[in-house]
Amino acid sequence: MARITLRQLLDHAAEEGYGLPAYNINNMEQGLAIMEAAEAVNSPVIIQASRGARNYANDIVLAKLIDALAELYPHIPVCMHQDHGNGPATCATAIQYGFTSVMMDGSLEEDAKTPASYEYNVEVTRRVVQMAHSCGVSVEGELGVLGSLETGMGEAEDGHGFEGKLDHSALLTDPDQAVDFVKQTGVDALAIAMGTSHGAYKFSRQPDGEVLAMNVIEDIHHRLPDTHLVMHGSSSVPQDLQDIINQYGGQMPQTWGVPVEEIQRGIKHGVRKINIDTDNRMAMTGAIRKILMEKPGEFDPRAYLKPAKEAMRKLCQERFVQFGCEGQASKIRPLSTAQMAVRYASGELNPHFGSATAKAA
Ligand SMILES: O=C(CO)COP(=O)(O)O
Ligand SMILES: O=C[C@H](O)COP(=O)(O)O
Ligand SMILES: [Zn+2]
Ligand SMILES: [Zn+2]
Repeated sequence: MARITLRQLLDHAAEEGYGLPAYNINNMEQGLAIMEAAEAVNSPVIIQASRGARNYANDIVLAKLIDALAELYPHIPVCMHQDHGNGPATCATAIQYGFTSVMMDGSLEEDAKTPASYEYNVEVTRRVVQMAHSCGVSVEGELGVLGSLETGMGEAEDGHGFEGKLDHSALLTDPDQAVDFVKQTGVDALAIAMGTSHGAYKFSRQPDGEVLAMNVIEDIHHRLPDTHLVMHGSSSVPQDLQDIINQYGGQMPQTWGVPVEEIQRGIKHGVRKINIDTDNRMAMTGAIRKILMEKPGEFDPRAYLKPAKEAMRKLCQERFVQFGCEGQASKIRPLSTAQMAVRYASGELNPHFGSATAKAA
């Protein structure tokens, strides 16, 4: 079975110059959709589960589901990642259930609401890195708080995100601090804040550099050329999916997401992991609404879950191709977490700091 760590996968993506979508999972249909899409284009996979997903599906069900998916598609490397871990315990239990990667999101305190101090973030992330790396498991950290540069607001809608209003300095990752953070924590990947937020309501107009600060990515990449960058809140919220939902009885106000071209620009500047959940939620919901409106007598869940899965497969496959993942799966020979633990212990995976960093520091 081809489990892979995030680190090995993102190192490969950096070598080959592509980015990987990380899709959230809560149930079987989503898991099958992701794997069918990956199989169709020979792409490696990052599947991630939030704390909400682990509660919803139950850890045991989720762990066995991932085993089943990996067994069904033995030649597709699958990274199983904890999305937005809120503390060491969440990350440790994810590892117990076979996750090969964890996110320690220390940008917020353990309540997943209160913006944390820099010192807290460094300390808690460093602890998780020590624990996870000794198991051969990768760690993503986050510096800067996700939220809208238009309104200063976070996203309370999915239970993870600050409440209230923050100013720009908290909502944009400071490139100098990013260098220090990677040095002090040893994270494998760094999620940064530059104007994206979770959910469908990211921008009230087509975003430009004022509200989607891609220049921050370029600055950070310049200083940390070897660090894998992660874009959260990176659904594109496609117009056709908004239209389908609204055409079949939904009520989603007009909204804009992160344009795929901006993500492609990010991939040229060190972005290796792109988190996408909302687009898949919308694809499934649009398909389900359509069936239920068109066939009001239908009561077999398979009648709407099958088209929902198909709509998600189509979206996942599109993003794999757009981010350059096509054909990459068969180039990778996954190392076990035991092998990765040896590599971490040897120091060969410690962050490197190039000459650009030395100059900046
Ligand atoms: O960042 C995400 C999960 O961590 C998902 O972002 P979206 O809500 O834009 O899909
Ligand atoms: O982090 C945001 C993802 O979209 C997961 O959302 P969730 O916490 O509702 O599962
Ligand atoms: Zn966060
Ligand atoms: Zn996120």
